[in-house]
Amino acid sequence: MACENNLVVKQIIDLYTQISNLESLKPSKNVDTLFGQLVSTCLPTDTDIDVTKIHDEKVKDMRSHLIKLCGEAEGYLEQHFSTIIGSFEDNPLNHLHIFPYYNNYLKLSKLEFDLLAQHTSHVPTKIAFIGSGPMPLTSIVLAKFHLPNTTIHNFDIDSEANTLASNLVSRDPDLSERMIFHTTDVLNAKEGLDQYDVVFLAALVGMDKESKVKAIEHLEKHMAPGAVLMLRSAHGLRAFLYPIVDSCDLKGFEVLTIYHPSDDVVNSVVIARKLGGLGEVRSSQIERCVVMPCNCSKIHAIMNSRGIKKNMIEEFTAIE
Ligand SMILES: C[S@@+](CC[C@H](N)C(=O)[O-])C[C@H]1O[C@@H](n2cnc3c(N)ncnc32)[C@H](O)[C@@H]1O
Repeated sequence: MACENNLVVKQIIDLYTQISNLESLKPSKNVDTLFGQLVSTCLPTDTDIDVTKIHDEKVKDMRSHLIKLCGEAEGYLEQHFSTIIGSFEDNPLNHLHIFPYYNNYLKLSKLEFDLLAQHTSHVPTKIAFIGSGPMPLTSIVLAKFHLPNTTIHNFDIDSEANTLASNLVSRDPDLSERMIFHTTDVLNAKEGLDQYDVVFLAALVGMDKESKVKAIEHLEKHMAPGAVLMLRSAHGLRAFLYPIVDSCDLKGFEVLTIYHPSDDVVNSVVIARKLGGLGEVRSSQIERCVVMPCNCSKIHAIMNSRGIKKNMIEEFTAIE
């Protein structure tokens, strides 16, 4: 059956119509309810919906506009809660649980850390997070729970986002030292990008294929050979919420894994390594032949034991 006749897609189109008619996308009971319904409609992974196979131009246009509306609403949500959490007298980092999607970030960052641990042979000393936002939860969770000795440089095009974000960590004795903020468009960040072992690219940086590829090409030009690029993508119905990153978008990189969660972690995770770092590429080839003692291999085991479709984890052989 054509995708556009699919009942779930019809529900998404109906929600899109209501969302696109909203006066404002700032948090309110109505906005929260509609986006909550949209996310739960797009969460199921037991569908064979492939948005790349949608031919109906109206549905394709709807999807690209919906992704932008979701990105705008996500920015307002982060701004709203960063302002509230940042207003606490004590350490705002004691109140992160107030953010409605905090648990999702705990799971997503753990997944990204496990995938990173599987594909790198040393703990990164410096990480760049591009598109960190007013609530830089990925950087905070990684720094607090997984990478206690790593410095994280957060880049955002919006100075207001960085003001709110740096206020969140300013009263934390540890993270105030290890979280640095830069206000710039990723496309203007040139010098210094080669000093990071790992670069994260937020899902909302590059909301359509063209701008996503432009950001990736820019990073490929300025990252160090052998450095790791972590991206967020989407799969199935979730591709109505976020742009998809395909392996063919990653010219100049060796795609190591594309991981599609089947729980309430919405984003898929793509991990790639910039070509040219011969030492790392060889070791990653060796690593891939050995099941690494990390949670990620447990994820593999759990998913295989539950008979979950193997294509949830796409391993790639190193490009010769
Ligand atoms: C809302 S945040 C989401 C990331 C989330 N806070 C996290 O921790 O994973 C995405 C941010 O990307 C920023 N952004 C969008 N396009 C960008 C660009 N071209 N360069 C730098 N930042 C960008 C937006 O200003 C926004 O604050």
